[in-house]
Amino acid sequence: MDKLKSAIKGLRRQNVAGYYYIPSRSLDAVMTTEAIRDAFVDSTIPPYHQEETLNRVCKQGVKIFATLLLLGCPNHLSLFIEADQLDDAKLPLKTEALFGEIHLPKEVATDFAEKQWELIVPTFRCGTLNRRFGANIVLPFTQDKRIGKGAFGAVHEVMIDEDHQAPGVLFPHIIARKEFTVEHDHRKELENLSILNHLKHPNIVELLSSFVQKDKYSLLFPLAKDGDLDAFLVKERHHTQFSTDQPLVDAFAALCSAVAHVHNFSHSKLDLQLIGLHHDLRPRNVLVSDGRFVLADFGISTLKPYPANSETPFKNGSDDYLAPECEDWDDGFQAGKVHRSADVWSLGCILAEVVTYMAWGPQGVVRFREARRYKVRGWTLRQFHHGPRKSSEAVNSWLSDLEQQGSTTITLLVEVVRQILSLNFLQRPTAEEVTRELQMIAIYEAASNIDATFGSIRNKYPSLDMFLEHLRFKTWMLALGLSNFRDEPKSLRAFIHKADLQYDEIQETLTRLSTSLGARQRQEPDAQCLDFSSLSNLNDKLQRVLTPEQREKSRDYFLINVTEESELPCDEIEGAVASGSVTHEIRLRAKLKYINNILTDDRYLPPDRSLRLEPNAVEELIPFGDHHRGRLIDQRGDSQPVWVEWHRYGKHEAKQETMGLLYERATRIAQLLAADKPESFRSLTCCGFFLDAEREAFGMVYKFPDSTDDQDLVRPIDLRQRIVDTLDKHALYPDLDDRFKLASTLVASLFEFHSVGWLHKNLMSSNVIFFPKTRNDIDADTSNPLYRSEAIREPFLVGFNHSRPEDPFALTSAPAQSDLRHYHHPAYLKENRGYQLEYDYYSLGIILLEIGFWMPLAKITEGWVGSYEERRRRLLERRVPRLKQYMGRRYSEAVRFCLEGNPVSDNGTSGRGDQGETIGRKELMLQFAQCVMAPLKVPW
Ligand SMILES: Nc1ncnc2c1ncn2[C@@H]1O[C@H](COP(=O)(O)OP(=O)(O)OP(=O)(O)O)[C@@H](O)[C@H]1O
Repeated sequence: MDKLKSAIKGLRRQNVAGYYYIPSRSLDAVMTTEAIRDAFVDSTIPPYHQEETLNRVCKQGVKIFATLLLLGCPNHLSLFIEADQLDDAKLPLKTEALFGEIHLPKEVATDFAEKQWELIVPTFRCGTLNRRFGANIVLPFTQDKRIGKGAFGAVHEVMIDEDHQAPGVLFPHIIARKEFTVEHDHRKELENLSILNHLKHPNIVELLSSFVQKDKYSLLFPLAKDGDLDAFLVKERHHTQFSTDQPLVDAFAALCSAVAHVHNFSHSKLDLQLIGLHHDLRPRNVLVSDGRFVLADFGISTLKPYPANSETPFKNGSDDYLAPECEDWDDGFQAGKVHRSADVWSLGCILAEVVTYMAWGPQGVVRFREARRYKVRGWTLRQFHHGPRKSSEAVNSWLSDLEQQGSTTITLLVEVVRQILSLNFLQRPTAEEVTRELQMIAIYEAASNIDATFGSIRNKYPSLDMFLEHLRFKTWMLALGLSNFRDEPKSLRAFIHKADLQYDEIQETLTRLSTSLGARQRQEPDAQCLDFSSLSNLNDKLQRVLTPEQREKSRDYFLINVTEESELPCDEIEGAVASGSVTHEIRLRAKLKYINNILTDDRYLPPDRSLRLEPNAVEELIPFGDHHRGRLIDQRGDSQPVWVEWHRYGKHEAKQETMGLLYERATRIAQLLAADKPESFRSLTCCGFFLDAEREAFGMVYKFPDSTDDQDLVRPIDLRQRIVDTLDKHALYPDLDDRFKLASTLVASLFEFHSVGWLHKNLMSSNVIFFPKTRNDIDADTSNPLYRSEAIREPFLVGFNHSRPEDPFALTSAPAQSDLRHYHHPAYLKENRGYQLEYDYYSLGIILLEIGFWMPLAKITEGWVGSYEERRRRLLERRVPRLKQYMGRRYSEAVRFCLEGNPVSDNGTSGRGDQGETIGRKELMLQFAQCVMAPLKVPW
């Protein structure tokens, strides 16, 4: 018995006010069933009652028994049992009851009544229901120090005894206790917080508990470790958790989101919609904790039922952050009516100070506050306006200085501040709009930093994997509109406004990406080849937040750029395929670009001799426009249908050496044409070439598509023919869906070729061919096959011209007929400069016109005379607008894009910038993707 008594005695502690108490968890640890059973051994409880008594004590009488033990009279336990009062829940018991009902001796009853307080110390659990504690209740606070003082009372940092905790309850040990002396103030803030607690918003201070003791009214909150924003703004930045801009902007955006939630409180479970106003936004009421800004002090906030007007009479005293409409300076500081926009004004002021801090640190904030000093009617004020009708020149010029400071992020933030600080409250953005703006800026800041880190790692350790992951990240930035966010924030804004829920996901992924890259940056060179899967997974995650259109855009941009590192040897690309970081499709493109570069640079490419065919390898040559079809006979005598294109070399000396050079050139072209290509390239695969000395040409031999190996189906047809033959037969026009599909396939195909550095140089409708796929494709009623067929959905581009200007060994496949010159851009025909993207776009535009009107070009321009340039202008002025009636506006605009380009120099630049300025090749391709490819890319 004595052993247990002294063990309990050893648990006694004094709280901060000097009162003794026994922490509940420590008591539970000592008062085990075994310890109590042992204690019963030398008690007066008869052995046959001990087990039953033990059960009763353990269940509901531990505190009563512990009190009796401390008083040295444990045998009185039987009196509690007899009186049916062995129940800790009934504590505290009055002396009269202990003496009168339980029949404790008078002295013991008095001692019990005093001692019991040590054991009935309240535990805290989270909840907003207020508790009233009696004056004798001992609170388990081991420390209570004042850390702040406000208009309504003081705030204390309080430590709760860690050993005094209800089982299974998590309640912080260190908390902030806001103490009110006026009951009404306590009740008002408790009421507001009880509602707001339902939001569980990480940036709205959480009310942990509320209690009253004597005349002190307390609210308990999690302690903000880093104090409030006012204190934060005087700290040197490197001493804070916000040493870089991105987390600071992010934290401020989250704070704005908290304000927005207060402004539009909505809770479906409570079936409650309220309009809230904080009324007292200033740095002192924003807490800083764990890298977050937390909105606090809802003492004078109002929450009104929706759809009430938020208009409320202004009710606070003077403060720097008050909106101009709060008080009329010219009318004796008469209180005005305020709306939610008054909170937004205050947010703007705080943001201006935070941006100042970002740019110039705590000294900047002090200077800013000084610069705002202004005397009015004997008062010195530092507000951000000079009354309801006058803005502050000091603030305006301060903001301009901040903008001059340079960083894009700061300029963007100042723009937001300017929008907010509008004297007319109706013109201010809502808290939600401000949140979105800041979220965009936070994403911009994070993404720009990541982009720069990628760049610096790649500079130090160039690798294909790193290049690809960097490129994927850039494509994501571009698709979201982050790349030109500063000049053109519209697309990102639209996205962010829609993607409310995704912001957190994006930021989290960016943070992980940044951490992952940071770790990589610190690694030794040998470790750079580490697994790329984490980078790749994070990039995948980012791609997933894009809308389908953005994903398309991102893919287009990727294709334009993926072959940028064309100097990487093929084996490295193969290696990357094996490691899974490059898809088969990308490898094909990279390889094509690689070969193409070699071809154009005249560098050595090991010749693939297997591509040289015997001159008599192809039989039964049947003309097909400029080309032929025929049959390729293999060594076993088997034959397959083939397509033959002629690359003329013109008159050369019949010298061995010259022929050798021509052969080499032909081999290279054949190698390029023989390389595997993704399906979307829509080109035939070359299987070799042969010399036809009579024609002074090499015949490039292409396999027919796999699906057309049926002997009777080998007759293809070209688009021009297809149009001409059905010109007056409306019933034989292809379905409109199929024409759209044809157009979009051609556009995508050209884009693919350009992305690997190829130019077609010879686009015209006679170089677009179709193959019948099934027997049904051949209409029995007409001699023309394919007319009822859907084969036009699957066109192939033929007739590529690989010649190079002024090359003595060039092999030309340019069209001979003069009417075909109309497919070429007038500038090309006039100046005969190096071929470039715009020229291919122009030719494509003509084909799209033909498809749209279902007329050959000659018919579309029938009777026209004049220069090529005049014809082009007329097409743009007269035909392109008419196209809308046939194919719709989007199609017509796509054609306009193709026809209106004007190349400005030989190196592929074009004057397509906003103000007609020059843009580079990649930018041009991107514009093509957006203006031509995307509008036609519909699942026709
Ligand atoms: N949870 C907390 N953690 C740390 N410090 C706090 C916390 N809550 C308040 N403080 C500090 O106490 C100060 C006063 O708190 P609060 O603003 O809630 O009181 P108030 O009496 O309503 O003041 P006022 O209305 O004058 O702003 C704050 O500025 C802050 O420095």
